[in-house]
Amino acid sequence: MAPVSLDNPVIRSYLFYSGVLGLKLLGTALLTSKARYTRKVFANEEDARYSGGVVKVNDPEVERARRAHLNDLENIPVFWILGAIFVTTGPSASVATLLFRTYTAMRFLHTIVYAVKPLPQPTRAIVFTIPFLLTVYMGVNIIIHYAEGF
Ligand SMILES: N[C@@H](CCC(=O)N[C@@H](CS)C(=O)NCC(=O)O)C(=O)O
Repeated sequence: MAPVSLDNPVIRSYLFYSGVLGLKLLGTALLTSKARYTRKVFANEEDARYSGGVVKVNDPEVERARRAHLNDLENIPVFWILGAIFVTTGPSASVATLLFRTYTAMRFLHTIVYAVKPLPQPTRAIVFTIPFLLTVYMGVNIIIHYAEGF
């Protein structure tokens, strides 16, 4: 098994894509802010007063951006946790990097087809399912790898 060290390319790849996904998650939060300020609809009285808008909690565009953000929050932390354990199971650098890269690209696409340029289904379902299955793959590998020895 490759050493658990910062020189290990699998770990470097995991850390790189984890950082990208962290920034991506913050960016998705900003999509909600953008939708609020563009449409001048806010969740709180003080925000509406300060920005010259109205309180509205069911604006379709704002809610769409919020759901995209929530979906990231439901999925990306699972990648961070399972990915961190997965790298300790000794995957090959090429497989792990392909997995992390594909996961990251699909999560970007999910946000784009959900909140930036909505596309008809099953587009979003596909770009959701691929990274979902990649996290399942990591989880199953972790369980198989560590099933013995304790
Ligand atoms: N919390 C999700 C669980 C299932 C899920 O994540 N489905 C994907 C593919 S259809 C999705 O993009 N759901 C939309 C969403 O989370 O708002 C939901 O309510 O839909």
